[in-house]
Amino acid sequence: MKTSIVRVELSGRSYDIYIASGAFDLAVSAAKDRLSRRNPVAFVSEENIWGKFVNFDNPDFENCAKIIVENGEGAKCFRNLERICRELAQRNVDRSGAVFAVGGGVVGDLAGFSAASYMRGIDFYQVPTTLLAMVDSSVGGKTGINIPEGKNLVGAFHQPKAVFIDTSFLKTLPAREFSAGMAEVIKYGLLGDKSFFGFLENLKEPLSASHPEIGNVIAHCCKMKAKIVSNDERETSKDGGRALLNLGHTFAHAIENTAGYGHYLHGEAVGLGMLLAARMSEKLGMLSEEETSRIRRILEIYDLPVKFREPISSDLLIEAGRRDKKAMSGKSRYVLMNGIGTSVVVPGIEESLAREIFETAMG
Ligand SMILES: NC(=O)c1ccc[n+]([C@@H]2O[C@H](COP(=O)([O-])OP(=O)(O)OC[C@H]3O[C@@H](n4cnc5c(N)ncnc54)[C@H](O)[C@@H]3O)[C@@H](O)[C@H]2O)c1
Ligand SMILES: O=C(O)C(=O)C[C@@H](O)[C@H](O)[C@H](O)COP(=O)(O)O
Ligand SMILES: [Zn+2]
Repeated sequence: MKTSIVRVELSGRSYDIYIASGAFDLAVSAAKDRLSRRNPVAFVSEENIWGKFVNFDNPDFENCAKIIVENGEGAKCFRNLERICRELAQRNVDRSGAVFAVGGGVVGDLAGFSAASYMRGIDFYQVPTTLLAMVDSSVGGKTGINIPEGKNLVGAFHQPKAVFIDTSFLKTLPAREFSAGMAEVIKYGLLGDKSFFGFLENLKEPLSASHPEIGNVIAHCCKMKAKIVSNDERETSKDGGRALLNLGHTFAHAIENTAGYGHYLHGEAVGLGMLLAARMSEKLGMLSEEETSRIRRILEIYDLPVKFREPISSDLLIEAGRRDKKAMSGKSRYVLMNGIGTSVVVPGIEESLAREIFETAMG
């Protein structure tokens, strides 16, 4: 097993991302190592994953807490945060304890936020099982839950101690979930790497779990994210910085919230959001019509939506968009493209323009 290691440099909070088919064994070793030092370990996972695709079925872990939440975006909620924290307390997990998040982005965000909150912060490890979690959500320390008013509106920055990416988990991932992950893969090309976008466009066979390039693509995305996060961990840079990872997300989070969490998968909403960001960029003279068409084409290759599946209220979309976390002093900020591969944060976009752009996806 050849393991790629990507380092996230954050001075005292630096950590490694291990990428390999079989990297799960490294997660098992890390958990055993903690137990050997009498540090409690708890696993957080999800009903569709635990015992089906992933199994810490090992006598060493017999006495560890295993907290299994329901499947889907709705699981990123206060009820599960409470459940996890209470179970950690009932199992006497102390400050030497650690949470292993085993699943997709939903489990990672929820378990990470639980680890950030419990006793004001205990260690946690990411063991991502979806493409989206491998290339994006397991890296960088954004953790959180949704509230009816908006996506990820409650959360914390809390970096994992390590990330173990076992690419063999992708074999069982449904095609729709693989495509959702591809939206975030494409995002890296659009936000900062024109040649990576070209590489994705020119692949003879679209990426899949068994594609020979899949491990390299995951490592490339992790490297890009690690660099961005190292330079601007808490998204405070005035020159874009980490906010560029939010390309398409002002639209996407409004769509997810308005349609009802889970109706569009996060990656599906991000794909559509990036097309809308392209149209807004084109309208502002930053992107050519041809570039917008290329973006639409690659989304279509991966069966990602390029318009709304059913009617949706633009008033509600606009209202949800007002609660985007990038807004400053009541003014929205959008991540747009100055050509493919060069994203920028653009302040002061009028709501009338956002409405016009949302309406291009109505029918
Ligand atoms: N923290 C971040 O930086 C960040 C980044 C991107 C996305 N996110 C968040 O991530 C979430 C989306 O994550 P997701 O797309 O991984 O969705 P998810 O966690 O809901 O997982 C998708 C589905 O795949 C199933 N599944 C997982 N692994 C599997 C496997 N190996 N085989 C078969 N089925 C499997 C799950 O049961 C689930 O039904 C959203 O809440 C989004 O906001 C966070
Ligand atoms: O890591 C980041 O920073 C990102 O923006 C990655 C996004 O793909 C991810 O969906 C993130 O959760 C969105 O962040 P938010 O701050 O808009 O909730
Ligand atoms: Zn995202």
